[in-house]
Amino acid sequence: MGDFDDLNTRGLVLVGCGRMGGAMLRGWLARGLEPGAVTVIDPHLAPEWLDKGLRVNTGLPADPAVLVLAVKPQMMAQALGGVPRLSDTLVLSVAAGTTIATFEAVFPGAPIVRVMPNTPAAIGQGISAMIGNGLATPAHLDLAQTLMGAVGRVVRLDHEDQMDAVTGLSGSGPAYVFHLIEAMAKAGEAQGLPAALSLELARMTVAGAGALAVDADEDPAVLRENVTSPGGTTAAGLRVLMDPDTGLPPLMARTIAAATERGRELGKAAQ
Ligand SMILES: NC(=O)C1=CN([C@@H]2O[C@H](COP(=O)(O)OP(=O)(O)OC[C@H]3O[C@@H](n4cnc5c(N)ncnc54)[C@H](O)[C@@H]3O)[C@@H](O)[C@H]2O)C=CC1
Ligand SMILES: O=C(O)[C@@H]1CCC=N1
Repeated sequence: MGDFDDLNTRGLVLVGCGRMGGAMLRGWLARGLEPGAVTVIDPHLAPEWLDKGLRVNTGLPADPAVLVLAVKPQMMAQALGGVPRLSDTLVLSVAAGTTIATFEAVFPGAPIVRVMPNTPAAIGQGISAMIGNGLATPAHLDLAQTLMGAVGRVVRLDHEDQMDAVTGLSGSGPAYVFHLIEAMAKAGEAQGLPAALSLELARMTVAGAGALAVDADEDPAVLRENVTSPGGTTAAGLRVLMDPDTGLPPLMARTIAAATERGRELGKAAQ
């Protein structure tokens, strides 16, 4: 039995196939979800999805295994209005902010799992945090784990109120890392490197360091020390980057606090 057998039999419905829905769908299809088992509901579906054998903007299967909600929190109420009531379907939302209670009001009696993934899911390198409601059985959580595990690692949360901080850290985090690449490349240019070379050096440095941070037994702090020769170049750079007042730690703290707070606001607006 393959991981996706139940999904391939009963079907998966994806409401919202934009950047995040598309990233997950790309990962699922690459890992064995059959296109014919997927119903995509999205009024503005990108043309790249039209020739993949998916069921697009058509009637829902009678009893899909899972309904994945990947529309913007602000569009959620409107999107849910078009979904018929389902009997034995797991509702899985990836929306920032929107709480389990909001979905329970729309789908009374349904098992609901709230997940925060990130876009490296498209290449199987995502990380998702998830938590279910009281009606989500171990089997439902396993199904959610199968889906999200197919596109990266999965961690389970103890409390739903951890979800906004998760969103601010790992949900939004890829954007911070892409900006780090942009900033490093610009800084290299400022030191006289050609733009293309500088971008390549920045991109591969972040990719290689990220892979090493995952692969190595040591803490990131030890890996950092391994790069740092006493009196050398890295120490000079880190004196600037690690400054407790003007360096990365206070900047990253403010960044993740702002993103976390926005998640809380989105949750309140949806209630
Ligand atoms: N982009 C990211 O990195 C992440 C996004 N998320 C969450 O994923 C959700 C989607 O975000 P993105 O993919 O970035 O947005 P997006 O704007 O790229 O995609 C949303 C999709 O929903 C579609 N849509 C709009 N109204 C609809 C309706 N009534 N019915 C069906 N589809 C409808 C749009 O046409 C669009 O394709 C959000 O709730 C966001 O919080 C979660 C983790 C990471
Ligand atoms: O920016 C957002 O609201 C979504 C949630 C996490 C990443 N993107």
